[in-house]
Amino acid sequence: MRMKPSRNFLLGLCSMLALGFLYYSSGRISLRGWGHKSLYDKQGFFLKLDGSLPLELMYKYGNLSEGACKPGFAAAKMTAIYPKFTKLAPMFLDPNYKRFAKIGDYLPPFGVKLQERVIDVLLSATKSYGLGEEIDSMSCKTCIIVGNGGILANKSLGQRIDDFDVVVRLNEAPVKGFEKDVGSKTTMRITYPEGAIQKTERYEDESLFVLSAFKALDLKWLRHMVFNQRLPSDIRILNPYFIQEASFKLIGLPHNNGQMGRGNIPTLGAVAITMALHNCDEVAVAGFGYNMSTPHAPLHYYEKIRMSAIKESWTHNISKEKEFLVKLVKAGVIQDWTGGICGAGC
Ligand SMILES: CC(=O)N[C@H]1[C@H]([C@H](O)[C@H](O)CO)O[C@](OP(=O)(O)OC[C@H]2O[C@@H](n3ccc(N)nc3=O)[C@H](O)[C@@H]2O)(C(=O)O)C[C@@H]1O
Ligand SMILES: CO[C@@H]1[C@H](O)[C@@H](O)[C@H](O[C@H]2[C@H](O)[C@@H](NC(C)=O)[C@H](OCc3ccccc3)O[C@@H]2CO)O[C@@H]1CO
Repeated sequence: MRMKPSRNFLLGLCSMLALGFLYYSSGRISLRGWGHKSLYDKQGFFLKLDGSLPLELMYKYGNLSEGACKPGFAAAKMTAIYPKFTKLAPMFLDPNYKRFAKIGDYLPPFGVKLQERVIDVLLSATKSYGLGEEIDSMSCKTCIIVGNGGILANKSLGQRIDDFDVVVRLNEAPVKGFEKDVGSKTTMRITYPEGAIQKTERYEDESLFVLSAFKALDLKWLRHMVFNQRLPSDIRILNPYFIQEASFKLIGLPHNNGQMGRGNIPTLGAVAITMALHNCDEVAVAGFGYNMSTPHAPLHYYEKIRMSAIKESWTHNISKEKEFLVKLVKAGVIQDWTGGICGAGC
């Protein structure tokens, strides 16, 4: 005679199976433990990076003539190596900024929380919120982020830099007297109070002043400067989402409860590159690279401070940031015109 399993036995078996399933899917037993290797690193970047184009992009861009701007190229390449990437993130704050939910719950530098009043005042004093009609209407735009690194000196890249539709400069990096190496066009200059050009007359004509607010005080400073006409008339506020995304997602710096802390601030250059990935069709960089093996080399192209000075900076994590930039260069998401990001080894 066949014995029927008891009801209790079946119930026990089912609950064990259910518990086992929950345990497994909660990630406590990871596939890795069973001999499966993840294809992605901790940040979510594909581990195997090379410059080759995914097949669908080869078809998309195959017929374009050499050197022509490739619409959507940077975002498509970025998505190929970092599937979590979603392109939509406006460059600057505009009167609809409260609808961009990602920045509402974070204090500066990662968001706008508690800064809404000063931001509203600043935005009502600004009449436009883009790059200007000509550039905004382009169906494909190329951007170059000019970092301040000494590696820019004596490479005569000025003309090639000026060929980009959008030239982004940072902090007080000068153009006058350095045109041969850094070009003469400045579409925008992104900065914060301590890094900004101090004399109004030194700002380039036709260039947008863009504040990247790292502290609540930075926005108050901007309000003061705007209302006392101490800045060029055309100003913008960079979307703080780029600081948040660069820090927590792309570089993988400590979240620290969403507050600024030791080593969780990306450099301004990394923030600008993040902005460009969302807003430019093609992205190049020049003047990037902190090379610790040459401590006596000049840190900047325009002054004599040495590379070793960067060791004093405790807000940034230069080595983790480099890992992020190397991924972008290796995969061909961005082009590095001075080669300082990979140095000898990419
Ligand atoms: C001492 C100190 O705090 N230096 C910081 C300075 C300083 O605050 C300003 O120059 C104003 O004086 O600012 C920074 O950067 P800084 O203004 O030097 O440079 C702008 C961006 O260029 C990239 N860079 C620079 C030099 C170099 N050898 N390699 C590079 O890759 C970086 O991406 C950098 O962001 C900043 O704002 O990020 C970062 C620097 O750490
Ligand atoms: C893009 O970063 C800029 C620069 O490269 C950094 O060195 C600098 O870091 C300073 C940081 O902005 C200060 N933060 C605040 C809130 O004032 C920090 O002050 C100490 C501190 C740290 C953590 C929490 C509260 C206060 O000092 C840093 C070094 O000078 O920031 C620049 C952009 O502001």
